[in-house]
Amino acid sequence: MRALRSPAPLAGLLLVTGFVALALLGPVLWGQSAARIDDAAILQGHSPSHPFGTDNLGRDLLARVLVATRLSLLLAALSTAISLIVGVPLGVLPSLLPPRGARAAAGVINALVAFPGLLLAMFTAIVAGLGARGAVLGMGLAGAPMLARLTQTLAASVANSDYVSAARVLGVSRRRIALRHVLPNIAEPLLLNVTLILGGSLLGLAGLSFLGLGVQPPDYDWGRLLLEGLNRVYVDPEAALGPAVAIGLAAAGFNLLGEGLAKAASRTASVVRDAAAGEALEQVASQGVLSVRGLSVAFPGGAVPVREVCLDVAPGEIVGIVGESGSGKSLTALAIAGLVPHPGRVTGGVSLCGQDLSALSPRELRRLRGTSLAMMFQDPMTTLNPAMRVGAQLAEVSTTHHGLSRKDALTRAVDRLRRVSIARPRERARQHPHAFSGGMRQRAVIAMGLMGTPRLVIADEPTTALDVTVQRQILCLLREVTDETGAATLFISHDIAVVGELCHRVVVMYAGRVVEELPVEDLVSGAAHPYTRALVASLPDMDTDRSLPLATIPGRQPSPTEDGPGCAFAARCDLATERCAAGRPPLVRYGPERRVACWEAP
Ligand SMILES: Nc1ncnc2c1ncn2[C@@H]1O[C@H](COP(=O)(O)OP(=O)(O)OP(=O)(O)O)[C@@H](O)[C@H]1O
Repeated sequence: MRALRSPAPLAGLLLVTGFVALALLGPVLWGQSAARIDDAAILQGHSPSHPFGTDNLGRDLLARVLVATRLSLLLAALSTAISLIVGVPLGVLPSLLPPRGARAAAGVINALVAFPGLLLAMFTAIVAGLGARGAVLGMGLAGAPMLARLTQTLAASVANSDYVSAARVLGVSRRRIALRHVLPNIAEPLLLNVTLILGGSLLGLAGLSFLGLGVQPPDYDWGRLLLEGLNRVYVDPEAALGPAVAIGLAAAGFNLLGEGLAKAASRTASVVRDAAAGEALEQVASQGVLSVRGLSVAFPGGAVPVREVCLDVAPGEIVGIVGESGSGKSLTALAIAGLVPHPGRVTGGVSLCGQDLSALSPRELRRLRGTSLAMMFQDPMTTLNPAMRVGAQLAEVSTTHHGLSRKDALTRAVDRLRRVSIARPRERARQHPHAFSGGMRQRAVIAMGLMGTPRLVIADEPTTALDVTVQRQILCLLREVTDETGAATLFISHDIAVVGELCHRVVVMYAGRVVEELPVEDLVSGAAHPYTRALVASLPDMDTDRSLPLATIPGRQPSPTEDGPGCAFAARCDLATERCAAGRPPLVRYGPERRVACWEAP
């Protein structure tokens, strides 16, 4: 795991591993010396045979510190488990309940978070009875509100996703949404944060034992040993040193490891290059602006919406990606741009302007994206920050990446707004996005891409939200920009007619895979894949008999979790044979700029 290569998390991992080993072996190796009473060695300071001295029964303190590792870690683990059992369900509630219930649940979490945790732990420990059980319960309940808050935040990010909305619309029960849709998608960051919570519990439990509210004799954990050692700290300071160092090191270990893991989890999934894709990538990287090899996107739970996608886009070329809804078009674009949301895992090779993205540092990646990539989404409102003036947003690109002063960057922003035919650009630059119409917002997004020298434009259904006339203007503008700047453009659309007009080449996706690639001139009459032909046939034209129902493709596309051995389209295909059900056809070249994945292709 890349996060563990940095020094701090690595040190944390080593410490945690060491303490876990100690917890397992400590009582076995030093259990007897820790329990051996020696009347001749009562309350001794450090000596070669007792480096941390002895206690009031002459027992070796070093051995006791080592043996106490097991109980200290075990109690911390139990209290963390209680925090999880209470905190996670509480945290999921606000994203599942109807608005009023959600507000109440969020209010409860806020109130609990505001309550001092240690006070709650002490109160519970006293009420539940002095001893390890009360302390664990107290610390567990004290940690629950923070975990509930963390879960609430993570669940909120998932609760707005399309697939949770779709499950709601389909009438899936709240419990099932929580268990099947929300929890699996937040489990990873949640569990990684648990390491941090374990460190906190360890400290808290040691604190309770130190105050006499935790573990009681004859049992002992580090906190208890610290309490006993502190009674004689002025005479034999080393008696308190052993448990203090153990508590400090173990808590630091868990915190360093937890922070490293949590940081790694919060990043958007980056491209992980696998060796085969990487080699192929190096061979072709020099040819185009964009080279994609073996790109796959997987989500926990077995969903792989994008599978082994390979494509190239040359300078000045517009390549359309078409396919039914859910075929993986948008995720392919997001993976190329490095924007796949957590917990998506991207594998394969992506090269932009000859640079292998997986080999770049996060900083280099940000710079390359900021200067070479322009991204247009379906809803321009989500690309433009509603709280910032449009001019300032455009200018930000140049102050960040081109080293321009604010004034110069703003002048460039006004110029680019003019370039995309926005009337009165100086005045418009001072406005917020809500004052722009949908078409103007998409123009402003294109202008933002033009602040640098875009080498690649990714346009994900940029005109779907616009009316037909504005749609045409934006498509013309996109073509002009590509012609002028020589940028490569990846144009994603489910509208095959628009793709046919705008693009030079078409890539057809089905169930996460590229099934055909062909020049746009061949799309209508020269497609080789039955799916492409069915897509084209479902497009009405001037000769279509309006009195008849429009042609549709019967059946449904397999979901991202389904991946049988054969062709994914076989069940819907008129030409399918036994061979199609038995084996998946490879994507093979069958002419210049043409590839197809079909056993029955002519
Ligand atoms: N964050 C996610 N977690 C899990 N699955 C996801 C996530 N985002 C998308 N998917 C799934 O991946 C599949 C492909 O989605 P994608 O958005 O790429 O399809 P698309 O071809 O662009 O469809 P559309 O034309 O409707 O936008 C879908 O089944 C979708 O539910």
